[in-house]
Amino acid sequence: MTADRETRRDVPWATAREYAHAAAEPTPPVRVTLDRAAGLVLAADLVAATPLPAFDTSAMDGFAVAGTGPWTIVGSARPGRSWTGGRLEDGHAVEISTGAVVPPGTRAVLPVERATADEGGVSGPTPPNGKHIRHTGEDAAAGARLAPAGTRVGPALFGLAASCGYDELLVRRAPAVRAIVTGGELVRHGRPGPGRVRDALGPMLPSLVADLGGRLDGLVHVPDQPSTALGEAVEAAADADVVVVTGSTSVGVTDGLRRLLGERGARWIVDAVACRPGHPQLLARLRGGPYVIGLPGNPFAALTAAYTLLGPLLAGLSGRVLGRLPQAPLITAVPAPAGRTRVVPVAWDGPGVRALGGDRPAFLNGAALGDALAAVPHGIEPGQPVPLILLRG
Ligand SMILES: Nc1nc2c(c(=O)[nH]1)N[C@H]1C(S)=C(S)[C@@H](COP(=O)(O)OP(=O)(O)OC[C@H]3O[C@@H](n4cnc5c(N)ncnc54)[C@H](O)[C@@H]3O)O[C@H]1N2
Ligand code: MOO
Repeated sequence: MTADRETRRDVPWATAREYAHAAAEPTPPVRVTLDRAAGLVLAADLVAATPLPAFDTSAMDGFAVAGTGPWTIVGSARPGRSWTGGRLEDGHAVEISTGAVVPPGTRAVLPVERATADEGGVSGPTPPNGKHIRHTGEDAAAGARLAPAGTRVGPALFGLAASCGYDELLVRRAPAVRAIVTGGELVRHGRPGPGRVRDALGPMLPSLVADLGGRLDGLVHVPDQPSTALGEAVEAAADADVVVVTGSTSVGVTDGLRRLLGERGARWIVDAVACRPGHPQLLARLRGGPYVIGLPGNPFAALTAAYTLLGPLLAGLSGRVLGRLPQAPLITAVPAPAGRTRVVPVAWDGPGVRALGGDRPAFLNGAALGDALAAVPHGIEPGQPVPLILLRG
């Protein structure tokens, strides 16, 4: 065993997340059209290509007025059809719609509700200078940074990019993940027979990987025997960015993942995490090849391990920062053993979070119902804040 591996053994939970994130080399940037950018991550700052708004815009339906009232109505301005009469003179008004270009010389816009219009004229209180006008560049000047590289493209960012004229974005593609589900006892359909176990992880992985920012582009099931099968499956996934192996992370005779990584001279990044459940999880990188994540076979342990190592790794690969986790006071007692973090499903339906139970390593009940996973270090008293991994968008 290398000295390097020694230092990567039984890593504290928060440190394990940092190691996974720091080990990731971001995928190369690609330019994609807006309709293909959903969920991807900006590879460069998004800067305002035009001022926002791009022109002095009326924020109300009413009258663009110059000087003090009453005013003579000299024309109209509609979105896409501007007033062409030049500079508005004092005592003149242009009937204007929300979104139309405000004529030069306008003092303010008098909303229709405040105006009394009759044949050719309009009166009402003289509005303060600039009222109800969205001025050119008021939201952002041309060239201003709207979103930093590393931002995940979501609905608002699409709208923002389109607002200032982008048709394409420079992004990093979602890292390609290949999954290998191990276990000779697993069945994939129906109720398991005696001594058999229904595969819970295969159905869980596509949405889990997508939520964490990756793209699952293949999933195979591999039996424990012959013992060469896992190696062959890992070999076949060599072109992926990340290979996720479920099961086989422990030290039993049927658990071959650590042995396989040792034989191939993989570089250890995290060799087990000081948490419960999910202790035997691991992260290594094959020489010149993909990262390999080992998720324990117990389903809740696998889920917590995915949030511990896979999430930060995928964030790093797509150029996202590892943001600080939100925190909330834990209002129930959750004893964690010395030196270990306990990861438990919690409900967040008030000022604090409360443990839900249903959190034994093989049981997904609590996580299926929970709002978040709380990472509870040893010695936390009820009322103290704990970091949370949110399970709902
Ligand atoms: N001597 C030791 N034994 C174990 C240790 C240890 O430190 N020393 N750690 C335990 C912990 S903690 C865990 S977690 C498990 C991890 O085991 P593996 O990752 O090797 O997984 P398996 O042995 O294959 O399976 C464990 C358990 O999970 C069930 N399983 C596996 N895959 C699936 C699946 N896709 N869907 C549903 N259930 C699955 C499997 O049937 C077993 O019941 O090791 C402990 N042992
Ligand atoms: O820690 Mo294991 O991961 O208890 O289930």
